Amino acid sequence: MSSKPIIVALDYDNKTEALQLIDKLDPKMCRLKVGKEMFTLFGPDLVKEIHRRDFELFLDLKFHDIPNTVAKAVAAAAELGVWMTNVHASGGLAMMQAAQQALLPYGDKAPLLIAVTVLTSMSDEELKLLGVDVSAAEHVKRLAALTQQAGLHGIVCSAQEASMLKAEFGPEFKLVTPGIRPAGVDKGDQHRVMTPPQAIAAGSDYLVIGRPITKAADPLAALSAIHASLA
Ligand SMILES: O=C(O)c1cc(=O)[nH]c(=O)n1[C@@H]1O[C@H](COP(=O)(O)O)[C@@H](O)[C@H]1O
Repeated sequence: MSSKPIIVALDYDNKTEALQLIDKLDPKMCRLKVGKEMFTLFGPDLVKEIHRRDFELFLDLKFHDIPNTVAKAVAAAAELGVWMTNVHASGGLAMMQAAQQALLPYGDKAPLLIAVTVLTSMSDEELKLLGVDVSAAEHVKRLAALTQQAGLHGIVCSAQEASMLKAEFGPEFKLVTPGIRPAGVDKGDQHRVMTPPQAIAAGSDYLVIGRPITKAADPLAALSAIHASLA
């Protein structure tokens, strides 16, 4: 487990509301994640405002395109000084290698580069509709092997696969796990979920947690409770 494993997913269409939430959180307790909705609405200015508040940022844009385009996109993320960014592993080995090489000039200032395997909203049935005839866990393992071969730092996966993946790919290969739900909290659209302590026990390095914190009546209390449950 990282010494600061919680990443709060900010999925807002209103910048003022998002900044109000951020101002209630403590950068010593968590990092933040900005994804497609907020980056499309508010762009690099939002990233700068978050950095000004001393939070490290995971820029979750899940790039998936031809290698040249993804390499340039990942370098653009590095220019913004983000802590972590990601691509889809299903973009393939050449795409991931190009992305990884694009970060070499940034040395130890480069963001961690992570590949999304099978989204936590996907069930085995849904994978079948895409022509994937193995289980989600098997498909994750395949994509994780490609990701490691490409030299990336780790993957996004469900915590349900974490123990199998740690055993297979080793302790240095980072596991970033969304689909986290404290006991008794609504699953929403997530299918493959675990509680925060279960996810850490299974080998997750970072927990991506959105609505259980952002929609809580008291977000700092929700964050603090999760933080305390991991101590
Ligand atoms: O890459 C991600 O962060 C991600 C991958 C995945 O497989 N599943 C997944 O839910 N996510 C993100 O994790 C966050 C989960 O938010 P909550 O479901 O509200 O906790 C969202 O911002 C999703 O975009």
